[in-house]
This record gives sequence, C-alpha cells and structure tokens, in this order.
Amino acid sequence: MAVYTDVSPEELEAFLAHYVIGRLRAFKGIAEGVENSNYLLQTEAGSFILTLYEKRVKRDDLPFFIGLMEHLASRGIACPQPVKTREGVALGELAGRPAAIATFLIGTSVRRPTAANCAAVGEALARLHEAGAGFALKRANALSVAGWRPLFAAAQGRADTVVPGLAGLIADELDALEANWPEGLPDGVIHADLFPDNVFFTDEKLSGLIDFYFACNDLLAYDVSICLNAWCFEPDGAFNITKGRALLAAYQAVRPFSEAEIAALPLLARGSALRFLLTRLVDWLNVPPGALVRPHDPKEYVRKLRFHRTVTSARDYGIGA
Ligand SMILES: Nc1ncnc2c1ncn2[C@@H]1O[C@H](COP(=O)(O)OP(=O)(O)O)[C@@H](O)[C@H]1O
Ligand SMILES: N[C@@H](CCOP(=O)(O)O)C(=O)O
Repeated sequence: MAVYTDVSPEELEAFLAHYVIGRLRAFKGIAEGVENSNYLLQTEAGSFILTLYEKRVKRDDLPFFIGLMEHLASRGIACPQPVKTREGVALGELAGRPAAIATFLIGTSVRRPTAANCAAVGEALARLHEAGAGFALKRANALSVAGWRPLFAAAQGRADTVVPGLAGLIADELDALEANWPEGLPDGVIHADLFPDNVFFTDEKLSGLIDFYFACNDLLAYDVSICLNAWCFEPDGAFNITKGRALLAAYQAVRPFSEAEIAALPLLARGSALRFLLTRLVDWLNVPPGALVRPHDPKEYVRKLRFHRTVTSARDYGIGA
C-alpha cells in the first residue's frame, strides 16, 4: 500500500472545509501505487481521490500536472479532474505535503492485458499525444537519458546483490544509450508511465487514464516504447508480438509513425526498460522504514532489457517492413 504520509481525520476535515464537496463520510488509504500517498474519500458529493505528493514529485511541477489534466479533459481525454477550493485553487497543503483532490474515475485496471487491451491503450496513447499539442506549460523529462546515470550512482554499489552482474549490465547500457540516443524525433506531451495499473476499463472498453505525475515533454515514440514494455510482455518474460502488433497498429491508425521513429524503436525500448529498471532498483534498495508500500521488482526489467538487446529491428515488435 502506498501511504507514506498518514492523515488524521481532524486534519482532513480542516482541509476539506476549503472545498465544496460536502462533509466527509469515510476515507481510507489506497492499496495500489508506489509514488504518492493516495486516499479514497467518500463525501456527501460522492467519491474523490486525495493525493499527497511525495519524493519524486517536485512542488514546482504540480501546476504542470494539474493544468495538463484540465487541458486533456477539455480535449476529450477521460482523466481525473482536479477539484478546486472555494478560493479557486487546486493545490493545497496537508500533513506537511502538497496535496490535491481529483475526481474519481470509474473502471478497473487489467492484470493480464489481452491483445484487445493493448490495442485500446495504443489508440488512447496516440489520442493523448494529439490532445497534448497546444498545452502551454513545459516540463523536461527528469527521467530521460540524462537522468539515468545519477540513478545508477545511487544503486551501483548494491546492484549485484539484486542480480549478479547487474552493475556491469547497466554500465554497458548507459554507455550505449548515451552515445546513441536519438535526436530530432517528433516530441510533445507524454504520459511517461502508462502502465496497466494506470488505465481503466469498463465492460472491456477503455474508460480512463490516471496518474499523470511523470508526464513531461519528450519523444512521442519513447512513450510508445514505455507501453511496449509495460503491456506486451508475458509473465514468463517473453515478448508477445501479437500484443505488440496490436498496440502499434492501433497507435498508427491515429498518429502514423515516421520512418525514423520506427527505426529508433528498439533503442527507445531499451532506454525505457533501463529507466524503469533503475527507478525500481533504487526503490527496492531504499524502502523507507515504516512506509506501507510494496516496491516493484527490478528483475522483471532486467529480463525485458535483455530481450531488447537481442532485437535487431522494429519488426521484432510487430511493425516495419
Ligand atoms: N482518479 C482516480 N479515480 C479512481 N481511482 C484512482 C484515481 N486515482 C488513483 N486511483 C487509484 O489509486 C491507485 C494509485 O494511484 P496512482 O496515481 O497510480 O498512484 P501513484 O501516484 O502512487 O503512482 C490507482 O491504482 C487507482 O486504484
Ligand atoms: N510504473 C512504475 C511505477 C510507478 O507507477 P505506479 O503507478 O505503480 O505508482 C513501475 O512499474 O516501475
């Protein structure tokens, strides 16, 4: 359960007095997620999500995230909407943390995505990329290639305790990716964490996207590569090309890839596998004492990275001549 910061009922009542969502009926910490503290609130006006922003979220970035959710919703993307206080602000402070309330989205995430789910997420990602155009605020991706070496430095000394030889593998990857990272591909607003737990379905239909707290400006195809990693591998570690093909074809149907994007896909997929391997590794080695959180397993991303190192062209993901 990701609850790093406890909130007392008294503190919460005082916080809610600024909002027009009725009296609090019940609240509880949410069992999923690893980044922020989330609570489900039941008030006289319905259900809401209260988020207290933790470690990786910088206070200065919050206007970007909140503004982005408003921008995307105004362009037809189903995503949580920040709820404003009586004073018209969406961001407050609770238990010493920046905090905001967002609308509750109906739906459930899938644990074992099907090819149809992958197609739905490919289409939704392309629509998100198109809807992000025109959003005025900018946020650089702190977790792109320039951010990986500092993460490695924080974990290097203990990496081999997780998987023997891991420090060497990461060092090799960093050298290769830093030297060859693509430039000049189409960029824009990306979600940057569109994993199955952040996509809701109702009756088999994609019903909403959540968790925009890694969103930033970066290469659009990099976002696609994150989804290939998160959606198209089987639990035994094998890449499922049928799912890859479904995701990529559905994306293309909305926003066609350039040839350069297709050619860059294998490198981008290696990069996004390394990015999640590194954050998982750092978190795995540094669970805060007393925090209610189950860190994600970095070994899953070691296996994915090893697969990408064998890929010779985007055909291995289900696209390209
Ligand atoms: N707007 C929302 N509507 C419904 N459920 C939500 C919403 N936001 C978060 N949740 C629930 O809370 C969980 C954790 O949220 P998430 O944003 O992924 O946390 P984190 O910021 O820690 O990554 C989600 O998996 C989902 O179950
Ligand atoms: N998706 C990341 C972890 C952060 O996302 P959350 O939505 O699970 O909090 C990963 O799988 O490493």
